[in-house]
Amino acid sequence: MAVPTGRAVVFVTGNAKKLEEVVQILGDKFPYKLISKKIDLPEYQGEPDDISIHKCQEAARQVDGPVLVEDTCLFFFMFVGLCKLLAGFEDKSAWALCTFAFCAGKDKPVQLFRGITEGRIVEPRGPRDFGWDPCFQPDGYEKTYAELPKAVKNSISHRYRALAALSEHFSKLNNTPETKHAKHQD
Ligand SMILES: O=c1[nH]c(=O)c2ncn([C@@H]3O[C@H](COP(=O)(O)OP(=O)(O)OP(=O)(O)O)[C@@H](O)[C@H]3O)c2[nH]1
Ligand SMILES: [Mg+2]
Repeated sequence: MAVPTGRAVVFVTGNAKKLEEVVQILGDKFPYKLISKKIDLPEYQGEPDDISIHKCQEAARQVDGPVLVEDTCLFFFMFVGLCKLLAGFEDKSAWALCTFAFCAGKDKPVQLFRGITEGRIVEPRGPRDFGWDPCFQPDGYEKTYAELPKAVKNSISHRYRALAALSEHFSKLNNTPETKHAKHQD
């Protein structure tokens, strides 16, 4: 599903920190102009894919054009029993799932792009300005998301991985013979 050449995609979010990271991660890798719009979309309940699809359809309805939304969930593996947790077993495996949803316009289908980063839940360390970042320590690192330099978080995060899938998809579309042909006609 291509976005017509030269058109903009509206990233709808009410979360300034998300937007900051998306802009840093994407840089000029995304082949379409990304415009942000602050709309507090309803917090849908359910499975992550369903939440993202609903959110994206509502955004497309409100914006009435191509939109991108993102939904992030933090999951815990509760392998250890409650007693053990209480006894001080602090290691808690977890993973962060980020889903970007794209919709070309009202009543059009929604496409999903997912990214997962595994880690564990730790006592909060580092700046407290973004949700659970101080409590999430990605596997292979001794620092939490909050303690890591932004450039490092943005090269391993759930959001980075989902955006890599999204960028790859749109770059491929942008390089199909049809799209190239369309561009020459611009
Ligand atoms: O420490 C964090 N590191 C992250 O990388 C991250 N990404 C999201 N969140 C938090 O997860 C909750 C549900 O997220 P969410 O997807 O519904 O977002 P939101 O409601 O804030 O914005 P949006 O839905 O308007 O885009 C919100 O409390 C977000 O602050 C994060 N916390
Ligand atoms: Mg939300």
